[in-house]
Amino acid sequence: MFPESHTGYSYEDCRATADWLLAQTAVRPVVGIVCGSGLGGLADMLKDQVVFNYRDIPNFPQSTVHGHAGRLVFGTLKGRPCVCMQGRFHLYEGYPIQKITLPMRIFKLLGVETVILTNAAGGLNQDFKVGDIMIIKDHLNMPGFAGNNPLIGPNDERFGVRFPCMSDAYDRELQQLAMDVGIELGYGDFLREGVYCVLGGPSFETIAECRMLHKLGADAVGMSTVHEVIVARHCGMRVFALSLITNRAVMDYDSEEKANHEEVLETGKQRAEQLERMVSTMVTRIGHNNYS
Ligand SMILES: O=P(O)(O)O[C@H]1O[C@H](CO)[C@@H](O)[C@H]1O
Ligand SMILES: Nc1nc2[nH]cnc2c(=O)[nH]1
Repeated sequence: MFPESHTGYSYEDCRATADWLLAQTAVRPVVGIVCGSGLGGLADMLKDQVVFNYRDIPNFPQSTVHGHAGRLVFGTLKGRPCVCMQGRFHLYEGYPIQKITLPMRIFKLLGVETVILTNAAGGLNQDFKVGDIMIIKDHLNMPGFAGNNPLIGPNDERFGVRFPCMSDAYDRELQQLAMDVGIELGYGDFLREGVYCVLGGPSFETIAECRMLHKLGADAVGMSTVHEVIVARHCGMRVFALSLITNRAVMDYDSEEKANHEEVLETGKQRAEQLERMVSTMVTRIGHNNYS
């Protein structure tokens, strides 16, 4: 039932993990949240928490990155039942891509309808500043171009179709909701929208790579989110994602700037409160008015 898999997990394996969790909490989450690097404070917003360490959850990988606590937190956000990943998994940690994205299928089987993903990213768009919040409207899946897509392998129709559409990956109503909420909260000056590009990492980009990605249409670059989005959309959940621009990608050979994880975590700390307010307000409004 809980195999040592290094590739994918079957529908039954995912069901077993979801049932294991459901047996230990009365919370029936409708919203799932994924915290990016340094953004784990989002989980602290949940009330009446039931917390599981990843190491105790059957089939779950372990978090290995500083700034990713490795806890699955159930609770309510202004009355709405939610589940929150305090720490996500990345390709560069050495996990197969199907393992990185396993939590999305668990979310689905827990009853989650909407997934909100956050990440820390480097700003390629020259108008972006450190501390900007970018609503993701689309993505470039570089590992996917090289044949590393989480849906590779046999397709189980109980999750979704063989060839899922990705032109509507990022829900347009939720993007509008985020924009409305951000403006209302007074965040207009640092609210952006754009295209997120995922790379494998863990090395940060060279100057030539940043220039190329910018030319290709990317506004921000990171090492996560896209794989989760593909699996979440495959199994029919609505997706909203945002990037916190934690550093500016180095585009110029005269620049002395150097990307580093400490700066990423530090920017996360500085914007944590605003991000939490934006996400929690969004959660209370999902399912109301036009945002059904
Ligand atoms: O995407 P999240 O998990 O926020 O983390 C981002 O920050 C780390 C680099 O500092 C990388 O893991 C990158 O993907
Ligand atoms: N690849 C990549 N990931 C990041 N995560 C946070 N900042 C960056 C960055 O500049 N590049």
